[in-house]
Amino acid sequence: MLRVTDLASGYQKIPIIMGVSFEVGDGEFVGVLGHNGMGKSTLLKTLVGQLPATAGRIGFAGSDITHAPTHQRARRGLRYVPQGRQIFPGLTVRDNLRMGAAGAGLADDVLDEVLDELPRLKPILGRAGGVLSGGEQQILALARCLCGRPRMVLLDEPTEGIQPSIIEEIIDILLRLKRRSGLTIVLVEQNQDFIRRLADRVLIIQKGRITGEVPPDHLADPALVAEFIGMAVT
Ligand SMILES: Nc1ncnc2c1ncn2[C@@H]1O[C@H](COP(=O)(O)OP(=O)(O)OP(=O)(O)O)[C@@H](O)[C@H]1O
Repeated sequence: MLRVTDLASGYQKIPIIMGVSFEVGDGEFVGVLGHNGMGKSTLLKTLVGQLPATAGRIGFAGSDITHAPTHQRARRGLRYVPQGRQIFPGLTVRDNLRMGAAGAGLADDVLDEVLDELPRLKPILGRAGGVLSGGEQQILALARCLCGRPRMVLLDEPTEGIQPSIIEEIIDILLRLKRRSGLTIVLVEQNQDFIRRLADRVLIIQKGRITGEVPPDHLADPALVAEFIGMAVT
């Protein structure tokens, strides 16, 4: 579904992503693990078109989208849940979800489908997005993305600043989505346990390059993590 070849991008003249290549199959859940500042967010921003690719190619569902504008990528089904969520704080939960549907040209009926997947939002539909807890905002951001009926979701560090009980809830939600809807997901994270429990495959990103791939099980073994990934165990 996604084929990234020799992709490069960065900020002004500073190169950050340097020759990244990987593929994601239909229905796969791929994790990208890396420390702070290794280029995880920059990679996702380039995939969704918020940053231009300076070299390489992005193929999505059979089309070359390397230079397609963000809204066109979203219409094709490639959607992004950014780090920090970026929900609309002054809008209610329901209106945030409506924005997700409207952005994809869909009617409000899709809200019921999404709320059945994420029932935790039902009692707080009338609450302003800005007063929700960090975990609730993360779930709302995911729900808003799902209201656009994506084919592939790019998730940027969903556990950042979230309390452990809600992290468990997010794991359950994502496992359910994977099982029931066959959604294709790329998750970038530095939380090894989270990525291990969700991903089918884990790519390692270091200084803007994919430096390897590890089976998720290996992330439970501190010696393997240290040897193959060069990361401290979290
Ligand atoms: N808007 C920007 N302008 C210039 N440099 C930037 C900008 N955003 C990020 N960078 C730099 O690009 C590099 C990669 O940042 P990026 O946010 O992609 O890393 P990350 O792996 O997602 O890290 P984190 O886990 O901290 O979010 C860092 O050195 C960062 O300082």
